[in-house]
Amino acid sequence: MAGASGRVVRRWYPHVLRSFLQVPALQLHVSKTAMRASQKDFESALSQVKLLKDPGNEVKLKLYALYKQATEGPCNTPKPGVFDLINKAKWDAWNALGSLPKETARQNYVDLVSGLSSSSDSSSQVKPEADRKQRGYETLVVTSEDSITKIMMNRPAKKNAITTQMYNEIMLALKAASKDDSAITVLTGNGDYYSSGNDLSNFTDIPPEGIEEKAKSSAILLRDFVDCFIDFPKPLIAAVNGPAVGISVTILGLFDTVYASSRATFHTPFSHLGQSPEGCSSYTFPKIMGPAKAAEMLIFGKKLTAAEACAQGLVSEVFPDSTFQKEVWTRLKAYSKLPPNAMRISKQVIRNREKEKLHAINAEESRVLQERWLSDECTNAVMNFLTRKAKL
Ligand SMILES: CCCC/C=C/CC(=O)SCCNC(=O)CCNC(=O)[C@H](O)C(C)(C)COP(=O)(O)OP(=O)(O)OC[C@H]1O[C@@H](n2cnc3c(N)ncnc32)[C@H](O)[C@@H]1OP(=O)(O)O
Repeated sequence: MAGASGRVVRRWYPHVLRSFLQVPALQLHVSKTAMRASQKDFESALSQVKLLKDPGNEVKLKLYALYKQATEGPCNTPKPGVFDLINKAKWDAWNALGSLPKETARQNYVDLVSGLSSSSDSSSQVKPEADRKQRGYETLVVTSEDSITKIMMNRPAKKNAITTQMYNEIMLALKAASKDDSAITVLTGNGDYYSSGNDLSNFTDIPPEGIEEKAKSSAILLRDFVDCFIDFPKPLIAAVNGPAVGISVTILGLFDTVYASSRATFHTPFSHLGQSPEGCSSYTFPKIMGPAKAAEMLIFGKKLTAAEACAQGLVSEVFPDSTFQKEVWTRLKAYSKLPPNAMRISKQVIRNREKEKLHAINAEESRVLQERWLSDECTNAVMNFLTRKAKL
């Protein structure tokens, strides 16, 4: 491992970049030996690349960020412009590493490559990503493999903020997953965030009928969206890869299992935004963590670390960020081999008696929010964010 110095990593770098910039059909692989390898060995690893599995943009971004941190230290370049999406995603990934020491970054890089390599080695018949990826989604990447349907929110440059289109696509993806032959379904995020919650620019798209109509249609969308989670019939797992905000946190109470990276945080700043709780959190959070802890989150907007969220029962288990993907997917692959009907039925037994109540709570929360969205408190908070005067 010590041999995997910056020198070797640098040889890797153009390859990672090319892959990230989506050279057609390019798929990524570095074997353990390539990390210590000569140029010749590395080139032979490169020739194996087309046979192996693409790790996905999230991993490629992580490799990029760790490489930069390991060789140059903390992010030291100006933030790219709004429209420079790829460079901005890369800058965000690097910047998110903060002051991580070069040595640690190098070690994390080596561990990540080693994990990728062993998971590639253990799957001899990997379908190209293009085959696994379901078409028709613009804000998500949806894949089905190993009896797992993975729904990945895919607006990393916007911290996976949930637009109206993304709400609709998540509902479509959940409906499809409820009928496909997968045993379990996983929701996760691409990039450094799990999700920053509702895209606040949703509020700017006012129809000719006026703001009341906008609030009404948003309340219907919210209710339909949350209903899909209440009714989802298979085990539903959240792989919280980074910070989570707003509705991406509240709906976690409707998941069966929540795995979090040690980098994840859980933030429901509803009062700050002049809003009120949704996602059935007004019921699930007090039930999960007790009313006093729930009030700190839902009324006062206290942000929890992953460890705190785990201690309070919102999160099932926390994994070190450097091994999060590897450990979570290994675990989920094992779970996905369990008898699917038994898992569905167990979920029904656990959840069904609450369903009616949850639908009623969802309806009530949506009704209250419809009013909040018309309040001055909410309008001012959204305007302050959109005009860059405020951030969480
Ligand atoms: C219809 C159903 C409605 C259901 C209602 C749900 C309620 C909620 O979900 S409330 C939670 C709403 N979310 C927020 O208030 C988060 C707002 N975002 C932030 O405070 C910050 O962006 C951040 C703390 C999440 C991240 O800060 P950081 O400095 O690291 O990154 P930024 O440069 O701010 O973000 C990058 C890029 O992404 C845009 N963005 C991030 N989050 C949102 C969002 N929620 N809505 C719209 N846009 C968002 C941000 O503006 C940046 O865009 P530019 O690169 O174009 O500047």
